Amino acid sequence: MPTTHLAGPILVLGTGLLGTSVGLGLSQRGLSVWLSDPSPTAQTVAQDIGAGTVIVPGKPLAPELVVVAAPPDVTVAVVAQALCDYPMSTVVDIASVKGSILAGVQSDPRITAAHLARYVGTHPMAGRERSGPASARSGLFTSMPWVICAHSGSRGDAVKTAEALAIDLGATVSRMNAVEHDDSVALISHFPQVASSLIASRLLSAPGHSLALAGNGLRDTTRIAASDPSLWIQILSHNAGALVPILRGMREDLERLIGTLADPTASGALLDLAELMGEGNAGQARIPGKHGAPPQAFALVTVVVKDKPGQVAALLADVGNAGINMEDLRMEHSAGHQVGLVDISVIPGRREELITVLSALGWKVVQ
Ligand SMILES: NC(=O)C1=CN([C@@H]2O[C@H](COP(=O)(O)OP(=O)(O)OC[C@H]3O[C@@H](n4cnc5c(N)ncnc54)[C@H](O)[C@@H]3O)[C@@H](O)[C@H]2O)C=CC1
Ligand SMILES: O=C(O)C(=O)Cc1ccc(O)cc1
Repeated sequence: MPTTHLAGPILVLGTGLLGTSVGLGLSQRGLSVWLSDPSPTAQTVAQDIGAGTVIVPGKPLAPELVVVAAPPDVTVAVVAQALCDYPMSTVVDIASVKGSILAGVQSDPRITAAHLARYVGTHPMAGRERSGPASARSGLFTSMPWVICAHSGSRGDAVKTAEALAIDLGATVSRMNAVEHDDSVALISHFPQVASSLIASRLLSAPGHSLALAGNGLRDTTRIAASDPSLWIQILSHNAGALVPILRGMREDLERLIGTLADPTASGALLDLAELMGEGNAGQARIPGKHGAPPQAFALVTVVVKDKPGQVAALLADVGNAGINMEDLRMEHSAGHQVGLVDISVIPGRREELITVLSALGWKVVQ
């Protein structure tokens, strides 16, 4: 059994995508996990796939840690109740917003300073655009940032327990206060979600022959538009104060762009466009690479694969056998064609070697 920083048991309240992923990850590390969800289906599915054991109502429990993984709208009530129900436990929540949750818990009439000392707000920066326990993954948090938002009244041992949860799930601990957190996620998570939804909503009236041409540019920019609306209504409304100034900035940029494109032959128009694209390049280059490493440009090797079962698996096996680490992988299918294109990202120094190996094995590498 792997060693853990938590001792357990851990009680997970809310067994959707996130709660079940937490339960799976901790159970796989040998920790004892209890589960509870107002939806009997959600908690049974979570138990059936190995995330822990559903608690028996009314049975006294003394968990080391309670993880509240409920939707943001009910998180304050669930955290406050857990602080009252489990007087020896650290209680953390994992909601995507932190300021409104902390303010809500602090102003609950049942909550004293002693209760608050055991509460730590947290936010794993990992998720999926699907909800529910069936989409859960034990490795969801591996190498992903997990923000720990201790407040001024958090007890040191409660903060340590919250950090132990993140570390045991393979995440990278990041510490900031609730305001810094909410400002950060407004920019790097909530704004991209809105932008993606706005782009995808433009497609509603697009003719089929236009959509048939869609490539990775559109897929990349609209992937998260498939996210669960009921969750995102809550996230966006809870963090509106931090999001609105960013959207106003975007509106200014859009107005400027529209003005420029309204007359692209006007003096200075092309320079304006070049500036816009240049600023985009510079902003994109600031996004850290995998595992928080500095941005790194990977080299691409594009391979043609036949559209039949087992082809991609065979290609990946050949890459693995060549001893070359694949940094990223993406596939592109063209509608109506019998082949797909697989883009394999590798460190630049191994690109030529991979092309040689794959070509020798009979793969068609696009040069
Ligand atoms: N989906 C994502 O990618 C991420 C979500 N989060 C946060 O994690 C939390 C959970 O989100 P998901 O797992 O994606 O949602 P989900 O919809 O998959 O699961 C939420 C679960 O909470 C349960 N629930 C509802 N009311 C409850 C209550 N009063 N007590 C206990 N459980 C209750 C629901 O029955 C459901 O099973 C949210 O606060 C969200 O902001 C954080 C990081 C990523
Ligand atoms: O899928 C992605 O890229 C995400 O960014 C997922 C995500 C959604 C909500 C969060 O609060 C944190 C992470």
